[in-house]
Amino acid sequence: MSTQRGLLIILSGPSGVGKGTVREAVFDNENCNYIYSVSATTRSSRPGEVNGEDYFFISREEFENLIEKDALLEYAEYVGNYYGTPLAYIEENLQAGRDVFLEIEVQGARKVRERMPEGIFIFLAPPSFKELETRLTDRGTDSQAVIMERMERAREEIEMMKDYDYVVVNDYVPNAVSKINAIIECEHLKVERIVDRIQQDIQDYFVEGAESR
Ligand SMILES: Nc1ncnc2c1ncn2[C@@H]1O[C@H](COP(=O)(O)OP(=O)(O)OP(=O)(O)O)[C@@H](O)[C@H]1O
Ligand SMILES: Nc1nc2c(ncn2[C@@H]2O[C@H](COP(=O)(O)O)[C@@H](O)[C@H]2O)c(=O)[nH]1
Repeated sequence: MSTQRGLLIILSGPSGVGKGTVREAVFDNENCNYIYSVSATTRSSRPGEVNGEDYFFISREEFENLIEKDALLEYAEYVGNYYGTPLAYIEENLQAGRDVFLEIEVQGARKVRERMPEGIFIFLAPPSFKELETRLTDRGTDSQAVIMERMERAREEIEMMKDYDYVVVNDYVPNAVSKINAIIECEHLKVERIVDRIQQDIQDYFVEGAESR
């Protein structure tokens, strides 16, 4: 019997909502069964980041080569750097029946929707815009002007929420993680994912089983 294709899970949402924090918490759980898709980027590594684990840190020229070869499922330019999702790794794992998890910004998620509409699209939303601003400020990585730019962008990105399958409000990280795991568990229980296996079992019972009875 052929292996059931894995699920492609896309976690996205505005800058500062907590995508990276929530994704790390999902993968910190020892029972986590998903494969993380490591992105390629042209940005420099930050202290503590490991090449091949956090990102594949590559040059602009190498990245443009990947674009030319159509080796990326999607890519986006974000704050002056390229970020993209290597396609071959995803395909290989989905075909082997493994669930693959992407954490990407909103433009990239829109491109994945066009190319792989069967993905499960989860929009991570802030509890409030005031709280989003607080998170961006407290993170301490951006100037006030950049924060205001990100807030404006978040306003537009919230409009795209309607193109997603689920919205998870990131009020508290453990809550967001449980909701994401629950969504994926439910997706696995959908009739279309189970019906083929049951029909195969019936076929085995009546056709192959009859020969030995
Ligand atoms: N549920 C939460 N409650 C309070 N603070 C949070 C929560 N989730 C994340 N944060 C904090 O918000 C800040 C932004 O989180 P994070 O960097 O994970 O966001 P992001 O969506 O990945 O941002 P970007 O897209 O800019 O990389 C961090 O300082 C993080 O610790
Ligand atoms: N479209 C894509 N966006 C990606 C990808 N990998 C990460 N990201 C998003 O980029 C920003 C910035 O990340 P940072 O590590 O520099 O803070 C963040 O929103 C990530 O979710 C990707 O492959 N494609």
